[in-house]
Formats: sequence, structure tokens, C-alpha cells
Amino acid sequence: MVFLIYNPAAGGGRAGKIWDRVEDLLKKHGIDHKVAFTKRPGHAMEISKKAFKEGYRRIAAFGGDGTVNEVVNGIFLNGYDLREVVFGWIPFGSGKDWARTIGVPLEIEEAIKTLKDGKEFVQDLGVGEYEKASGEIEKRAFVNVAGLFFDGFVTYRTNLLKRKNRVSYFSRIFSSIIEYDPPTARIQIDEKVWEKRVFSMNVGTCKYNGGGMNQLPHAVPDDGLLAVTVINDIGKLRILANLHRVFNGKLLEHPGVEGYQAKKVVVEFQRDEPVEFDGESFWAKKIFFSIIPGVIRVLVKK
Ligand SMILES: Nc1ncnc2c1ncn2[C@@H]1O[C@H](COP(=O)(O)OP(=O)(O)OP(=O)(O)O)[C@@H](O)[C@H]1O
Repeated sequence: MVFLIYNPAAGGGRAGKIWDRVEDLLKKHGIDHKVAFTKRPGHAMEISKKAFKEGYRRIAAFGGDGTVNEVVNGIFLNGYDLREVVFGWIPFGSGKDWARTIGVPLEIEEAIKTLKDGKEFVQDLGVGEYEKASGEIEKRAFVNVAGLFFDGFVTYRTNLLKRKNRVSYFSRIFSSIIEYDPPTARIQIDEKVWEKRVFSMNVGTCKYNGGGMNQLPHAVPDDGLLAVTVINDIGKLRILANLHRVFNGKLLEHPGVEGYQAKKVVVEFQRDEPVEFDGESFWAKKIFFSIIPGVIRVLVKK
């Protein structure tokens, strides 16, 4: 039995309108399921926790990267053993970025088929423990990519939009590049430490975010290491002139961009700044990133 957590708000609310079709496809492919619909942000976390407590060990998400993030965190943050769960995912929404690295089909029916006859892929989990300017400390995991500096800023601004799509995302990118004033931060990557102005930074287990942007071309989801990309403050014109590099996989070839693979990353700002984990935004002043190897079991295309 698959426990399906369905976000009707994904894809700007389009998900809610296609449930009947999804249910028909689940029946057509003989997938025995129980469904729960999310009612608000954060609800998928509560539902996955409850599903685990009730004994479900095949838990699937319908929605974007944000929904998957909540489903996994509902298990992880409540201290349950992630390795007991096999996750499934029917990607739907503006991003679907985790799917691009691990090989979950982007098409609904193909993704539904993986719930029955997909193969299991086991990958690492990224974890960020973060401190706010108020001193509060929280923790959240990410299955795909975390973004800081410009990436955190533009995702925060895009998440404020009611209807998200690629056009709104890219128009936000251009206007945000003009407006963004990169802060100085203290950055530690394993034993290396700098204090500098950075334009954008990503930390992740997989490669893509922002709807198909290859920000971490060197990421390997199951190597036990966090991939890190640091885009230095090289000036807005150079940033604009090199935007194509996030689509052609050549981001790290620019001399102003650094790529690392690390076990520990710490970023400390001078005040709370917007950051994003799998497209979900929050504010933090200091973040400690770490990685838990081989704990996410997910069904992908055979
Ligand atoms: N019933 C609901 N009403 C409003 N928001 C919801 C509801 N259920 C979940 N959410 C929120 O919807 C947000 C968006 O979900 P998700 O990221 O899965 O889709 P998306 O934004 O369309 O796709 P992507 O993240 O791939 O760009 C999440 O932040 C989640 O907390």
C-alpha cells in the first residue's frame, strides 16, 4: 500500500484540478493507495509523520520539490529512521528539480508507473542546522539543493508570487540581479575559511534547482559529500553575460566560480538572510551544513 501525500496547491493550484485523472492512472496501473491532501504549508510534514506512525513504509508525494522536502522532513525531524521508508514521487509543479538528477520521470503517468515497477535508488541527505538573529536554532533537511545569497533572495521573492511559473521565475531573476546587494559573510568549507562578499552559493546532493538550472554540475547524490558552488561577487554585467552557464553545465569553468565537495559547510551572515532548501524559503543568520550518507530510498525509472 502506497500512502500518497497530494499537494493540491502545487503548480500554482493546477494539481488540485487533476486529482481525478491521477486517481484513474493509479487505478489503471494497479497501485493500491491511500491519499491525504495537504491543506496548508507545512501540512505534508504532519501527514508523513502520522503515516509513518501508522505503519506506512511506502510514502509518495505528489507536488513539487517543496512537497517532497516536507514529506521527508516529517520523517527525519521527528527522529524516525528514514531507511525504513521507500519514497515515491510524482513530480508536479514549477521546479521538479530533484527528479532531473535521480531519474524520476517528469511525466505524470511515467512517474506513477515507478511506484509499482521503479527501481530503488539510495542517496544522501543534506542537513542544515540554522541559527536566527534571535538566537533560535532550528534544523531542516534537503534532498536536492540549498541556496544562499542571491539564490536565497530570488527564491524568497518568487515564493511570494501567487502564480509561479518559469516566466515569472526568470523575470524575477533579471530584476533581482539588478537589485541584489550581496552581503559579506564568513564561509567555511571543510577546513578552508574566508570572509568575503559572495554573489550566490549552493550546497546540495543533486545538481539542479530553479527549474532546470545546473548549479551543482559536480554533485553526486550518493558519494557522501556535499557539492558546493560559490559564485563570487564578479559584478552584475559579468553575472548576466554568464547566465547561460547554468544551463550548459559549464558554470564551474568560469574563473569567478568555485566548486567544492565537502563534508562540512558553515555560512555566517551579519544578520538574517533569506535561504532556501529544495525551494522552501526561510531566514537564517548562521547555517551548519552536514550530510547523512545513504539514507534516502527513492523509486526511480528502471
Ligand atoms: N493546501 C495548500 N495550500 C497552500 N499551500 C500549500 C498547500 N499544501 C502545501 N502547500 C505549500 O505549497 C508550496 C509549493 O509546493 P511545491 O514546491 O511542491 O510546488 P511548486 O512550487 O509548484 O513546485 P516547485 O517547488 O517544484 O517549484 C509548499 O511550500 C507547500 O508548503
